[in-house]
Amino acid sequence: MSAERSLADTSRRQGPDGDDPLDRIAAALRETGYIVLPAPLPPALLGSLLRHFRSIDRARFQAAGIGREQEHQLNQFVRTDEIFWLDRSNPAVAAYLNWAETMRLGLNRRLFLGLFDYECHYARYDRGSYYKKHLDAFKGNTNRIVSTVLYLTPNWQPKDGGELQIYAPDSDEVIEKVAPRFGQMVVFLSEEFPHEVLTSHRPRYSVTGWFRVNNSLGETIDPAR
Ligand SMILES: O=C(O)CCC(=O)C(=O)O
Ligand SMILES: [Fe+2]
Repeated sequence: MSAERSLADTSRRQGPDGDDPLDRIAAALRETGYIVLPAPLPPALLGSLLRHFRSIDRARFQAAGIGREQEHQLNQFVRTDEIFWLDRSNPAVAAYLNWAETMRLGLNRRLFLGLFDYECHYARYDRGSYYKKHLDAFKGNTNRIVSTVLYLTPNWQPKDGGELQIYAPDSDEVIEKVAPRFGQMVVFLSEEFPHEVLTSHRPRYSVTGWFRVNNSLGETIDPAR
């Protein structure tokens, strides 16, 4: 079964009161603003993504930036991971993007978020890497609405560290510590939850992505010249 069908098929299999993953994700975003999904994707797709990740030459990863929408400002104090932006040229990534598209449509249908697209990158945290407490988006100044992180670190153990700590909105209170366990995913509202990647004691692999809205209406030429 293809990846994007797994979300759709699961929902079709279950009755109206059944456990449709998209219903669950939407309800969690509405009620608490985030959800941890232990294994939302087919194992075969996870394996293909990990193989692709590992096949990419280290030199092609770039030091990650910070600032508005993660623009170009490098600051080693804030984050030390390296990233690789993804597109459809790899079949595993294309399957993952199809799965994300099903999620985008499902969330729009349920929450009327007007999500317009999804952008994502691989991230590698080498031993000793971290990402200090931050928000992915600032209210009124962002396209990023929903953040996703899919973990691809095989055989993660608690001693490996690198957990994602999620804080309550506008707070220092830690409300969730997410293990970067292979196949686990976290989904949260980008503007609401400060979060932090604790120091990883071994190489840590992930796919980070954002569902975005299109704010460019004001500049659109309509009708076109
Ligand atoms: O990898 C994670 O757990 C979170 C990464 C993150 O916060 C980011 O890339 O903005
Ligand atoms: Fe983040």
